[in-house]
Amino acid sequence: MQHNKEHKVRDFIYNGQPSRVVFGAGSLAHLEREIDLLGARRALILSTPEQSQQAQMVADRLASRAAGIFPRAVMHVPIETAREARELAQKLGADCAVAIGGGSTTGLGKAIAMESGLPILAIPTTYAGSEMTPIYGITEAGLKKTGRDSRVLPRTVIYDPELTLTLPVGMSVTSGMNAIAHAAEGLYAQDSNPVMDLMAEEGIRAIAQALPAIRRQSDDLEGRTNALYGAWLCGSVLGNVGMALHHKLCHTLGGSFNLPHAEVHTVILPQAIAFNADAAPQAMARIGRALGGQGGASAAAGLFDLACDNGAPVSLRDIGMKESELDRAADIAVSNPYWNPRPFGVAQRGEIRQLLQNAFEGIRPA
Ligand SMILES: NC(=O)C1=CN([C@@H]2O[C@H](COP(=O)(O)OP(=O)(O)OC[C@H]3O[C@@H](n4cnc5c(N)ncnc54)[C@H](O)[C@@H]3O)[C@@H](O)[C@H]2O)C=CC1
Ligand SMILES: O=C(O)/C=C\C(=O)CC(=O)O
Repeated sequence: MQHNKEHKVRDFIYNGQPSRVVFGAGSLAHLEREIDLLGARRALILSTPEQSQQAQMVADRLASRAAGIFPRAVMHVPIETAREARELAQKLGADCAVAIGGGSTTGLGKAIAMESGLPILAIPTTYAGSEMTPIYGITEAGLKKTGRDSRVLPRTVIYDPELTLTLPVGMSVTSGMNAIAHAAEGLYAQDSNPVMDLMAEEGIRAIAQALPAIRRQSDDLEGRTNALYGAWLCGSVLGNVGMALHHKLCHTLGGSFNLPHAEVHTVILPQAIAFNADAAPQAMARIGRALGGQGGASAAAGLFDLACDNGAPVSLRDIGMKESELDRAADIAVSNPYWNPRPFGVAQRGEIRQLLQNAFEGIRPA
């Protein structure tokens, strides 16, 4: 990193998050040791239906210490699913939960931990980053509520890139963009700090370098390792500092229009970063540097190119949004504004509507 005489350290508050990370190809081999270190004896294993084989593999590894498997995690943690899993944990006398999968499975583990205090050991297999955050989300009567609670932060995270080799390339790219979004917004967070800035820049760099390698060869272990390393860094940023317009828009589009999570992040990120560019020049410089700053492209254009060049969707039209719904999306997005480097609210509704139009059409930011 280059230092110059004008570099000033600003005031900051940094809260370390108490979780243990075990990283490396083959690190699933340490699972039993890690369960022991949690002081646990009976684990309930969680997964989606699509990953039930991986859940079974974990159960086989734990043998008598596997209390059972709950293979019914789904996106956005419906309250009914959370209740079912909590009841099963209680019935089986589980004293920890092992969540193997992406953000949906980790989210289910968090919903169990919220009520029971059960420690969660997360084994992430996407790049969403939920395993590093105290953020929970739960959906009741069609409404998703999110919040922060230190009880839901997984106590141990095993990052084993070998478990990500099966993540389809398309999902890998959009999930990687989801991770980058955490880091990009973390760089202009109101409560940012120098540690998170370093992690954010390095996280974007690691994922931006990994995605083309994964696209070329989906079982490229080095690419997979870099991507998972980036996911850890970016997820840590999400867990430590506040997010802004981009995450707000994605929450609106995912929650009210049922658009797929990682794809929405992929499409909106370049447009939200373009919207905030003039208000956050230092963050833009760091994002641009992490992306390699090729051809003098702006941070926003660089993010657009990263997605587009790796075959990901760049327009809302392509991921199921109807143009007739853009007005309502803009209304919802400005109805309850929160902090953003470029302030927005009802008065900026026209600009947010234009951002959504650009996203709908997949226009490359200047
Ligand atoms: N609380 C938090 O801090 C965060 C929460 N989330 C939440 O997580 C959810 C999205 O999580 P994602 O990880 O994007 O998707 P996901 O967990 O829903 O996974 C998508 C699909 O990919 C499959 N999959 C995952 N890993 C695989 C692998 N290695 N091989 C083959 N298939 C695999 C899953 O079984 C599932 O069918 C959303 O509900 C989002 O709101 C996302 C980021 C942070
Ligand atoms: O909505 C949630 O479950 C909580 C946070 C996120 O999903 C973060 C994100 O938008 O990736």
